[in-house]
Amino acid sequence: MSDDLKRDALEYHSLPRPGKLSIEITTPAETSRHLSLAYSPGVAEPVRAIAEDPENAFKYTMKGNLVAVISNGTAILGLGNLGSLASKPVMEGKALLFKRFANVDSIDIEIDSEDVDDIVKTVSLIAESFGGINLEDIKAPECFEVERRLIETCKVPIFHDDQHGTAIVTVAGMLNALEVQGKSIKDAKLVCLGAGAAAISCSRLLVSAGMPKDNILMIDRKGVIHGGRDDLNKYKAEFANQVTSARTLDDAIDGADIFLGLSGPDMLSADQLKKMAPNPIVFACANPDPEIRPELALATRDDLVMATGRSDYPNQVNNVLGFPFIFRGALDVRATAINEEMKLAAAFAIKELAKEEVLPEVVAAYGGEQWTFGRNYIIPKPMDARLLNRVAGAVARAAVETGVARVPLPEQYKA
Ligand SMILES: NC(=O)C1=CN([C@@H]2O[C@H](COP(=O)(O)OP(=O)(O)OC[C@H]3O[C@@H](n4cnc5c(N)ncnc54)[C@H](OP(=O)(O)O)[C@@H]3O)[C@@H](O)[C@H]2O)C=CC1
Ligand SMILES: CC(=O)C(=O)O
Ligand SMILES: [Mg+2]
Repeated sequence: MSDDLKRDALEYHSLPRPGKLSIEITTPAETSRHLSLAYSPGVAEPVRAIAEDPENAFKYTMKGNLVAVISNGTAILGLGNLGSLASKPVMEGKALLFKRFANVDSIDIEIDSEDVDDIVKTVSLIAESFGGINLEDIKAPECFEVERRLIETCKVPIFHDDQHGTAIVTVAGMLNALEVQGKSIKDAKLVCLGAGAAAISCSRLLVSAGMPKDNILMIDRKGVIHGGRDDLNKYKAEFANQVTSARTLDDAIDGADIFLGLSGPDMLSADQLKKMAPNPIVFACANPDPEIRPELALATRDDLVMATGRSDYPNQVNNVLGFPFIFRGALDVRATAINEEMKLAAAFAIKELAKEEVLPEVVAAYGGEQWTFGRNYIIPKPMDARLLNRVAGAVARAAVETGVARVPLPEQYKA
């Protein structure tokens, strides 16, 4: 990051007041009459109504449009474990994106503990106050256990964004990248650098979308995850490749069609990129610094599709394209869960939108550059206002079809 961008980022976060959002009042609160409705004595009426029937919380409180963004700061972007308080700018950022793109109200909650029991207890005790829970930047393998136990305990959707938001957007972009490069998901060989929350979940959803598991080589800090290793947790073991003789990234990348980076900065060298198959796909998704800089990758080869997690390069493969709209759809049908069908529906809705003409306001928001579906445009931009209805609608319809919706499909999604 340039010094200018660093300075501007700090200024952006400090002005006009510290942080990126605030809470606003939606009802009149100017007179004693208003106060006697908003607070004592009037507030007693919705209290009694909710005590009688918890569903009334959707009618009389902000619960139905409110998501908690919860982190413990153990995997803040690709910066690592920097503690719960340091994760707050990212969590406020997620809240900004929820509001900006899908008018979902959200509040960040940072839990100062790395203990799974602590996190599960804290979240399960507050979950009923929200329409949904977005877990964020909690490292693997703890994140899997936290999410599983919360899904079992809580009645509202629990969604670990680094797993599922990332997977949904990655699958959307990957299917399009494969099409652009003339490759098939059934044959393409994938190297996944990273074996944490995002990597495991992306690989699982790619398998659901048709990629044979044997075509995936997953790599952690100790090298390729293969059947001979006895140091694997059960999540990594799911991707232990039984046939490969590759042991390092250098071995694995030889002839690979796809590099999917969900690890950390500058881990893929130009020499390694040169060893990939013709027309390769490179998703260097670590934030803020990708596994290979696009300038270096594009200077090394001219036949690749290059994507990063960042807003300042073409092809932003980032969960921002997913979580605001996925929660919008789930909240609008009061879904009790965000299931596999809803995730795949979201992925296909995002994928399809990239085939349509880019709206003039999106072109303007990105400095006037024109795009059409192809190497530099495999996935829509977050500013594309059509994402809201398309993705939220796909998610809401899938929720209704799979029986996890608690209210009928809203009119706007019946198209
Ligand atoms: N673009 C997007 O939308 C998203 C991007 N990401 C990015 O993905 C990355 C991982 O995030 P997340 O899964 O949440 O974090 P986790 O902490 O759960 O996982 C990190 C993984 O990266 C691996 N890793 C770290 N350094 C190396 C290395 N030198 N060589 C090989 N593997 C390495 C770790 O290996 P080990 O298991 O051995 O410790 C671990 O498996 C971050 O950079 C994050 O910004 C995440 C979510 C969304
Ligand atoms: C984008 C995101 O969630 C991450 O990098 O962790
Ligand atoms: Mg994250």
